[in-house]
Amino acid sequence: MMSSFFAKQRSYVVRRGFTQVFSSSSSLLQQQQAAALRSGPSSIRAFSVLTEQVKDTPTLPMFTVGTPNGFLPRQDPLVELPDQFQRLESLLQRMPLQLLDGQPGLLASGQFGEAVRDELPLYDVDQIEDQHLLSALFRDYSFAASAYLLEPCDVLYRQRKEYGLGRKILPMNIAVPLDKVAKKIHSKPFMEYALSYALYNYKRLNPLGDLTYDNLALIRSFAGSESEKGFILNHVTMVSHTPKLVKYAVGALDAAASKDRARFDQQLAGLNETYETINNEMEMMWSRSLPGDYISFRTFIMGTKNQPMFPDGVIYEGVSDQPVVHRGESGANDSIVPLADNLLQIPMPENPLTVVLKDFRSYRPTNHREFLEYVQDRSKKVNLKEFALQDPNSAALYLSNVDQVRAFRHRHWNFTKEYIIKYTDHPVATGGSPIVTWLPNQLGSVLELLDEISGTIDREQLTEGNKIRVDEIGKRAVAQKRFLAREVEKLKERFQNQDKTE
Ligand code: HEM
Repeated sequence: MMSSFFAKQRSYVVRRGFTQVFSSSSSLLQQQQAAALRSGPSSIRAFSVLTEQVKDTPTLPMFTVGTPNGFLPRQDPLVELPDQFQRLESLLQRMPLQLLDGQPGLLASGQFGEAVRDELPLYDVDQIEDQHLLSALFRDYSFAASAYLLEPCDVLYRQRKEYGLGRKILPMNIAVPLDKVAKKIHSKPFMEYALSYALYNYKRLNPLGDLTYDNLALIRSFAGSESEKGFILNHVTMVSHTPKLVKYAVGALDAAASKDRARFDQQLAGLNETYETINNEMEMMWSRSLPGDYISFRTFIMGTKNQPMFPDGVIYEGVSDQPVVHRGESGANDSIVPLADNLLQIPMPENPLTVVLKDFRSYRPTNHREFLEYVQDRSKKVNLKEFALQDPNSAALYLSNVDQVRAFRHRHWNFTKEYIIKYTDHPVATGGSPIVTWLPNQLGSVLELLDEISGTIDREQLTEGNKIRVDEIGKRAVAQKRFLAREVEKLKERFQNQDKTE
């Protein structure tokens, strides 16, 4: 285990442009060796964060956490495949239900599967090592795989509002290269939120312009509608603010480690402001992607795990005779909220729904996962929560950050009711989680924590502004907790079997 960890890290971790976020005077590699060799709760693995944009390093994974890029790729995605993959490029351009010129595409008439069988060669990807191209190939083969497997479900859903069954066999001209490319980028061979659908699927209209909504377009799509574009790109614009999240999270850990109260408060204030900006951006979803349209494009982002359309899983022809299952694309694989959960040490109940939350966390770029694990371990080591709660004004800032997580999860639960539950009785979401109990599991825990902590902060020592803030947060949490519990009980009457998580 140790040797594979080093093999993975050695190729890119010690180089210009990285800052190690582990306080010690020894070299980074020595620290990693020491950390891997030590055991027990006091040893944590070192982690390096990119501190400048790195473009000329073809072997460095596209998703490498950094202060220039946050959780976005370190370089904008490759938009078009090179000529050697021209047939795949052509299929994907002709695939969407509605093409750029308004004409119906292959999926509209249910002809994508046939076109894949007739036109797509079994491309050789063995020699490709360039991460920019590998990531684009992963995105494109995973789009082709999901379109192929779910095409019959989409056709049926448009006719009868039922999904029926998906295709059971992924043909080798998709399965083999998808599996190989996935291995090369250390991913599962299925559509994923960061690596394909959302965070590796945008292009800047003006290459020199910012990552603002008006300057962005999609590279690949299933539906080709404005609402699909708005849904995907709203994730991108939110994640475009994550460079600051990374900076403040690392800053808060360092300040807690050195017990520097003033610096710690500054970092928590910066973190809070950034989460607020992200939440404001999230609010734009309502106008960029209309609630009534979501069901029309989400069929293609469903997974094969815990989904009635794939009762026996899927066989990847030419890869293995054994069927496999994967969770579908989901914002649950985004790193904004898990970062807060881990940094602020937000407790989750021990139950099967929390097991699903942890499973979701394995569906993400390796470097994101390692960063989140690092934050979790280091936060525990420096007792970040305890340090925050030792001082009433730091505690108020801590509480404000947890309240931003509440705002996110509360709005998000509203999205789920307005975009999904209003329109369908399908019992599970795209990622395979139970539709009416899973999100409230996490939202409920956050409300519980707010209620608990707001009650323990000594009001006498708070600044006037913090006093108002703490009171407001505490009262709102109590009211929302009561309302949520009633709401979920009612919804469970309509959605049976919500306790089934696998
Ligand atoms: C119309 C908009 C949205 C809808 C209908 C929606 C729906 C859902 C659903 C149903 C889940 C449950 C997991 C599953 O897929 O099985 C989920 C999870 C999640 N989504 Fe979204 N989502 C939306 C937008 C977003 C956005 C913009 C983000 C931002 C990055 C996001 C981040 C998340 C996160 C972090 C989770 C895990 C929740 C948690 O940890 O409590 N979602 N989403």
